Amino acid sequence: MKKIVVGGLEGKMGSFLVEAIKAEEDIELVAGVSEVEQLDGEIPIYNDIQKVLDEVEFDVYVDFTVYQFAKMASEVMLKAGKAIVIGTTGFNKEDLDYLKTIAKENGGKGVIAPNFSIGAILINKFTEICSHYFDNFEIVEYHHVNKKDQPSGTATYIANTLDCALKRKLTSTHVHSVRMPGVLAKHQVLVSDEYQTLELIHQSNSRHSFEKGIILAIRKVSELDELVYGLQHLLD
Ligand SMILES: NC(=O)C1=CN([C@@H]2O[C@H](COP(=O)(O)OP(=O)(O)OC[C@H]3O[C@@H](n4cnc5c(N)ncnc54)[C@H](OP(=O)(O)O)[C@@H]3O)[C@@H](O)[C@H]2O)C=CC1
Ligand SMILES: O=C(O)C1=N[C@H](C(=O)O)C[C@H](O)C1
Repeated sequence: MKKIVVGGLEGKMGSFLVEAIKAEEDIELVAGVSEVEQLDGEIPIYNDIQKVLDEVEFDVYVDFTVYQFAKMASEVMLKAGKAIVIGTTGFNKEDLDYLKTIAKENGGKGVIAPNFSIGAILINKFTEICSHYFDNFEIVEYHHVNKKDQPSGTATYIANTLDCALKRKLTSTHVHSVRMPGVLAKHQVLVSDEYQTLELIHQSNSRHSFEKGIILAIRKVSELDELVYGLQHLLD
C-alpha cells in the first residue's frame, strides 16, 4: 500500500486526484495540505509542510498547488529524504538543478512532471524528431481562463527540448499563450521551412488524460534513486 499526502487537494487537479485514487486499491490518501488547516475531518489537512513530516507516516508527497509553494515543499521533502511526485508547473533550470542536488545529498527521490498525459510526452518526442529536419518553430499553448501560470509548464518543457536539440540558448523558442473559456489544455507546435509547414497538436479534453501518468508516478517513484524531470523517465 502506498500512503500519499496530496498538496492542493482542494484545487482542480488535487480534488480530481483525490477522487481518482479511490478506485486504486494500493494507494491510500492519508493527509492533505491546503492553505487552511483542518484537523477534524476524515483525513488531517495541514497548512504547514514541516508538520506533515513530523506527524504523518507516508510514502509519497504529491503536489498540485502553485509554483512558490511547490518549490518550498519539494525542498523540505527532499531534505527529509522523502519521495515526491510534483505536477505543479513553473520550475526553472536553477530550481531543478538545486533540487536534484538536495535529493542526491539527502537520499530524496522523485519526479517533477509538467504534464502527466502520454500525448504530451509524445508531442515532445515528435518535436525533437522535427528538430533534425527543421529550424523554425513556434509553440502555442491554450488553456482555461483560471490557469494561474503562463506560459504553461508543458510549453516551456517542449521549448527547452528544442533549444537543447538545436544547441541554442534556453528560452530561444517563442511560446505564445492563449486563455479561453471552453478550453482545458492544448499544445500546438508549428514547424516550417520556406516551402512547407507542419503542425503537431495535443489536446487534453479531460483531466482523466493526466490520471494514468500520475498513478504510474506514485507507484514507481520509490524505484528511483534520484530526482528526475519529466514522466518519460518512468516509462519503459
Ligand atoms: N503535471 C500535470 O500533468 C498538470 C499540472 N497542472 C499544474 O498543477 C498546478 C495546479 O493546477 P490546478 O489544480 O488547476 O490549480 P488550482 O488553482 O485549482 O489548485 C491549486 C491549489 O493549490 C492551493 N494552494 C495555493 N497556495 C497554497 C499554499 N501556499 N499552501 C497550500 N495550498 C496552496 C490552492 O488553494 P486556494 O484555492 O485556497 O488558493 C488550490 O487548492 C498548476 O501549476 C498547473 O499548471 C495542472 C494539470 C495537469
Ligand atoms: O494548468 C493546467 O490546467 C495545466 N497545466 C500544465 C501545464 O502548465 O503545462 C499541464 C496541462 O497543460 C494542464
